Amino acid sequence: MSIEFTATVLGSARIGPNRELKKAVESYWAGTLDAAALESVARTLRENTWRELVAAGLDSVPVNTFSYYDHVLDTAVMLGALPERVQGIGSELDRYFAAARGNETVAPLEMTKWFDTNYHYLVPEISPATTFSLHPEKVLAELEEARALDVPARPVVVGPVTFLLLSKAVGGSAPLLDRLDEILPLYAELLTTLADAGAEWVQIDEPALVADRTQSEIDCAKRAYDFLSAVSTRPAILLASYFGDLGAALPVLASTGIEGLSIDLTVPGTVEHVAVVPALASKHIVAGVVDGRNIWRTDLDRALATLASLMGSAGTLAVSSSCSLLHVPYTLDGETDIVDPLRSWLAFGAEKVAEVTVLARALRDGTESVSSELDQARAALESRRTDPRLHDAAIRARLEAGVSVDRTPAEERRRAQAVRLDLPSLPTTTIGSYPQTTQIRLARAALRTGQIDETEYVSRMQSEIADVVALQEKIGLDVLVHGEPERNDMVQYFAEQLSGFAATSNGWVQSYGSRCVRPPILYGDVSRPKPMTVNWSEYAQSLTGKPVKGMLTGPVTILAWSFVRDDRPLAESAAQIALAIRDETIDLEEAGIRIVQVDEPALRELLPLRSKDTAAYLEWAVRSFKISTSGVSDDTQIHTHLCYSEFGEIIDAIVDLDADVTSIEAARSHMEVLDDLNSVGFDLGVGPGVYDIHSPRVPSVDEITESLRAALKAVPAERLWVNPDCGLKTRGAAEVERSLRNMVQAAAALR
Ligand SMILES: CN1c2c(nc(N)[nH]c2=O)NC[C@@H]1CNc1ccc(C(=O)N[C@@H](CCC(=O)N[C@@H](CCC(=O)N[C@@H](CCC(=O)O)C(=O)O)C(=O)O)C(=O)O)cc1
Ligand SMILES: N[C@@H](CCS)C(=O)O
Ligand SMILES: [Zn+2]
Repeated sequence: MSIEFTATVLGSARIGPNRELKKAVESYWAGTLDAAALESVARTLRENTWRELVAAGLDSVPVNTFSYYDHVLDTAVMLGALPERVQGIGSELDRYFAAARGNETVAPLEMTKWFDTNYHYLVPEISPATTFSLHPEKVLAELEEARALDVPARPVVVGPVTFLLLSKAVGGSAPLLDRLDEILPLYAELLTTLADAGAEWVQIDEPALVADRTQSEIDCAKRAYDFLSAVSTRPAILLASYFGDLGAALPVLASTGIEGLSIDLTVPGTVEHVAVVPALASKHIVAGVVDGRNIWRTDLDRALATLASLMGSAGTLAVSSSCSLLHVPYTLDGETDIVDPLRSWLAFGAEKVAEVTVLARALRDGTESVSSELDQARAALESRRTDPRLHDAAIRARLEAGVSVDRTPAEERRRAQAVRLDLPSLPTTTIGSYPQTTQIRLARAALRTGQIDETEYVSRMQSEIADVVALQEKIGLDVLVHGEPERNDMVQYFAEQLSGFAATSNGWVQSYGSRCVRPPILYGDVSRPKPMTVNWSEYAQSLTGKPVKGMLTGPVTILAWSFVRDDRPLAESAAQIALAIRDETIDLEEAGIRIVQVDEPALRELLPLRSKDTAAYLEWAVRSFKISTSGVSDDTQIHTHLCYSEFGEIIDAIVDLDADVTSIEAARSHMEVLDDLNSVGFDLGVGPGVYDIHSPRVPSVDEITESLRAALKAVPAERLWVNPDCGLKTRGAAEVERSLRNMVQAAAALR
């Protein structure tokens, strides 16, 4: 019989409290750190993480949650499912990184959103030729490492159903769940191996089961867990669900022989569902009452009430975070700029672990044993509820009075803009950012530490802008950008200037691979004290006769990449942010900017996991974009930019945005998006990305010409724009110049 644990989290951050892993991995890629030194950094990070979790009082600690790049890629490695094209690469580590990032000769795996979070995983490719085989070395090594330190380790793996549902079938593969029977024996073998290595529990993550699933997919999940629970020598199985409600899959999973199930209790409705599944009475329920993906301090009284209501329905109960702590920063320690009362409202990773242990103690020893923690939580909650910054009467009045989102019909706008802009056919442009060089980042760091003053910083950024404008003129682009050097991040930059948001100084969260973001905290009503981008755009425009695009981030994306309020609907915050962006577009127009781009790369990302919630989301998302963009005159051209997603499900919403020009990621999906747009009658300007900016490879003129020819089959030349897939901030200066020259040459030849 397994020993039930009482306090855990479903996973932890791995990039390092000071981004140690990011720095080590990037040094390894640059050739300045060897593999042994990289492994030593990794081992220290793992050990520190485990020791902290044990010291905080967890009695079951997730392991194998470390990753050099991505845990889905790790699962592909574990199942012997790396694509053929990387197999020839000698070292295991380099093979792994080649699959993740590509190199001069090998294309990387595609990257996409991990459910509705801002984490991105690599999409495994499964072809008819893929022969799965088990490679448990990583999970075994981490288990052994942890056990050697006396850590009560619980290995975590991505489950077979989620793995196949998240993978991509290539080369004419049948639906991937048809391959379930090929990988189930490998998972069975893994379970036995882990049990032999001393694991009492294994956590198998199946978040894909909280989204809409067909009956046959749910049947597959049943088959998988009937099969795995029948393995004779194995650890107890904790099936982990998170990010949503299991719905119809809940009773099905409960009917299998698994011992434990984690439930995301931050999702409305899940508590009630647990109560009506009798089979859960024999299971260990891991109650995700501490929100693992937002940063608000937990309402401990409410969490205790939730736990109490589960008592009758669960066999045994453990307290947990709702999901892995991968999605929140490490700790509030060191966030000296975040002061009370805001600070008292927050809990980052370490503080959440402490909340889990307080709740577990309350269950074990009674609430009196944690009375002072409960009092502190109550006081913080009350101070948050009554803070005046949460309610700005002026903003609310403005929205209640109604904002017109009507624009003149697109054809009339097009005519007005053609006169004002006088662009050639197939106009060339870029998406906004140019390389964020070390020089730029160091200037910002120097401003932060007071080594340089604001005047010096502005002059350095202006010099970067001047260089970028000169470069674009030299290359011959038609619509220029200022290059966004002043932006630490396309969301944080705006949040730092809007009232109602707080920024962190070290609240790093992994976005993909070694890339991190510091999501701002939206805690109050939003307003714009003063223009945010006008000076930079105006300066760039003063250097050239060509049009310079103003560059803004849209309200949905600002919300998607922030920690959002949990006391008000997202739709309301979106409308407030939209008003601020609207005012900015009007100020840009007044400053002589003729084109304004409002980026919404996260439009698809916030799409709810359940289709019943889709229409309501798209309605407020589109409306907030239109609030942002409908304040300008007909001859000011509105662009938007969408990336990082499959757009099929939101294609109608893209039409509804009514942006004069939409630049959209297409290089990796081979222009299919244009056919999708045509199928819903989209007839505005469109710039399907003609090359993939995620890889350092420089596309040849021929390749780009081919992309453009493919685009011209779907879109008439009058509507077609020529641009890369996304911003260039992560690329090197030399490759950017060569790529853009080739792009401009391809467009010129086609004209
Ligand atoms: C477009 N994407 C974005 C998402 N989310 C966002 N919030 N922002 C995005 O742009 N989600 C989807 C995608 C994900 N893609 C990316 C792409 C690139 C990055 C990235 O490059 N992140 C940077 C950090 C950016 C930043 O905040 N920079 C700051 C601080 C820089 C820094 O580390 N400074 C050093 C000193 C200087 C030095 O040594 O270089 C320091 O403070 O120690 C800034 O520019 O001021 C990254 O490095 O990971 C993220 C998501
Ligand atoms: N304007 C932004 C969009 C990224 S999605 C950029 O160019 O980086
Ligand atoms: Zn983009």
